[in-house]
Amino acid sequence: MRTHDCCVEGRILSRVVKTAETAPTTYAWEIHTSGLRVRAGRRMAVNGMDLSMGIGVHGILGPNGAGKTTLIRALATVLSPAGGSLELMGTTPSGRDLRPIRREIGYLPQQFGFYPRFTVREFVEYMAWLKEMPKNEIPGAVQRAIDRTDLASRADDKMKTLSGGMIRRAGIAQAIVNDPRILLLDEPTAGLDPAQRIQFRELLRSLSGDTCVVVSTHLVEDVAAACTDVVLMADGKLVFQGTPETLAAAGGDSDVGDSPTERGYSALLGRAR
Ligand SMILES: Nc1ncnc2c1ncn2[C@@H]1O[C@H](COP(=O)(O)OP(=O)(O)OP(=O)(O)O)[C@@H](O)[C@H]1O
Repeated sequence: MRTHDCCVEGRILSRVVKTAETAPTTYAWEIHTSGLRVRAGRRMAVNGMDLSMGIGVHGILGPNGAGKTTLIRALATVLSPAGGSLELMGTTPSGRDLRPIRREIGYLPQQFGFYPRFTVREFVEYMAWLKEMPKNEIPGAVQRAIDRTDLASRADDKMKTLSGGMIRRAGIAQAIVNDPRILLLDEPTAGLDPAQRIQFRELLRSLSGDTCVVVSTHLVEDVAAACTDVVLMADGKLVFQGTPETLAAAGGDSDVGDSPTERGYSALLGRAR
């Protein structure tokens, strides 16, 4: 175990590097799916996805109902696949004991529960404890997660006194507290003000060197600003995977959108329909 510093726009961010992180990996991709099918209710909301995602920030885009949340829930091992294959860090998550895989995952669901009387620190500590982090590492890890999400001044306030955007940030803090190898964020910027969204993009960039981050969003501009890879979905299927630059280059003047990335998004979706 050692401490690793990285510098983001002049700020030094420290985090504990686990021994497992410096060991050579035996798998090619943090996330690999082949023909993945996942049900949401009666619907096959993910219907044959082939995906490979490694270290970096992967932005999942797609219209309402495309299957983004369902895909992320399957990656978080909350939903079991109905077909195809799913490998996380080279392992197929199956059987009764999913804890070893879940310890390496951070997950911010679209809606998450918390005890309103817990302080921010207690909430993040509780989540660290649920993730079975070693007891002596928890206080430091909680403080780092709170600092990285800019909640230090509210750390000892009760969750019920926070604004919606601050609750979202507390949700991001609990997702990163265990320095996950795979970080899954479903609509993390919903409710954040513009300054907080910019800070969130900085956080994504600081994670992009050693974490496989999957972010579902409706904000095409977040993807252009902070993602190294874009996954575009429609009707449960993969429409496009590539860099934000390739996405932007797919659009033309006649496509709908206020920016090259938005026009690329509309063009690729239009072609898929
Ligand atoms: N519990 C459920 N029961 C039935 N259908 C569901 C359920 N959850 C999702 N669906 C359906 O599955 C499809 C995919 O939903 P999902 O929430 O994964 O899409 P999404 O891309 O995240 O959408 P949004 O952008 O609106 O959040 C939709 O047609 C949705 O109506």
